[in-house]
Amino acid sequence: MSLPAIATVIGSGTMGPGIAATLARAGTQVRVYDISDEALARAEKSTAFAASVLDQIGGDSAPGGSVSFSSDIAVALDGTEFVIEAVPEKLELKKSVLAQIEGLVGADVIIATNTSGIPITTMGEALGTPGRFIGMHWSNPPHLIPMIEVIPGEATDAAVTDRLVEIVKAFGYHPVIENEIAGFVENRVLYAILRECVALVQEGIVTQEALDTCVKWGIGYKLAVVGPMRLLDMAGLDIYQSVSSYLNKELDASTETPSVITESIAAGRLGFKSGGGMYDYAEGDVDAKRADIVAGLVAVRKALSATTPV
Ligand SMILES: NC(=O)C1=CN([C@@H]2O[C@H](COP(=O)(O)OP(=O)(O)OC[C@H]3O[C@@H](n4cnc5c(N)ncnc54)[C@H](O)[C@@H]3O)[C@@H](O)[C@H]2O)C=CC1
Ligand SMILES: Cc1ncc(C=O)c(C(=O)O)c1O
Repeated sequence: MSLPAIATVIGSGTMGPGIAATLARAGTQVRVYDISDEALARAEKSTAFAASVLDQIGGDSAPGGSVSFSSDIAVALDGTEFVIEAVPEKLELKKSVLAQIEGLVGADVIIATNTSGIPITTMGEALGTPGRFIGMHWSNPPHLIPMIEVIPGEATDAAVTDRLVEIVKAFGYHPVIENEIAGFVENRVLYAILRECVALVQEGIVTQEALDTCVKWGIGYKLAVVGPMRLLDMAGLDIYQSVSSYLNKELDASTETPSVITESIAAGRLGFKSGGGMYDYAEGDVDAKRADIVAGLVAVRKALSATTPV
């Protein structure tokens, strides 16, 4: 199982640095490109931080890996074997970036996208050679969550899917191959959970602190160890039938983004990145919370590696 010798990450915001650090630890020379010099400067720091977190997890660090940063896309793509696009989740932007990439790389270079759920076939329309294009959906934080959704579009060559699965396994992550569907699998499940959670808080059924306690120590902890399909076996399918027969029709089914979210965004409250969102954060609180989350994820990942994969 071999990794590409050289790979390029396009877009160095929340996701790019952790992706770069993960591939570099496995021995790949990673080039990171962004249109923003500020983003590149921040990414240098967050890539170094992600590398230090990977040291805490332990495991092998392959020789030869490195990360370099460039504001010149031609430099970042020169000689690359594998490209991961991680620019903002806007279809037209992604299409124009993909076309730009295609014009600068060799015909055999795989182009993957980290889109959270835009159909791959739709994005692939931007390319003259969509057979090389595939979804590679990392979960945040990408250097800590060892699962990647692999989503071929209608035009993706089977050999490209096989190669991506090989690459994902080569850096020690679990590849999950899926048929194409909007939102893919992980975000369909996550957004079903988030829709219900936000509705319960917005309707005043529960405070957000109580909701977070309930999910973290209840289903969150349990689902980290037992997947939903096996949880059904653990609970009993008859119980699921009884409860779902009265509960499913009560669950939130709204199709719009809830007002508590749109109003926060309008007020400039985006979460950690703006210093406030669902919660308020005083000076230093965001860094402390991030450190707490990283420590928890490192500990849980170590514990889970001693259990069966499914
Ligand atoms: N944030 C998350 O939790 C996750 C995000 N994703 C997906 O990954 C992708 C990136 O997401 P984030 O890293 O959160 O976005 P972000 O907004 O934090 O970072 C995007 C970066 O792309 C750069 N950029 C914008 N236009 C560009 C261009 N033309 N060429 C090169 N760089 C450009 C921006 O300067 C920025 O640094 C999106 O498709 C998102 O849906 C996937 C999994 C998790
Ligand atoms: C809220 C939210 N939306 C999308 C994604 C990934 O595409 C994530 C994540 O990976 O954690 C997320 O939390």
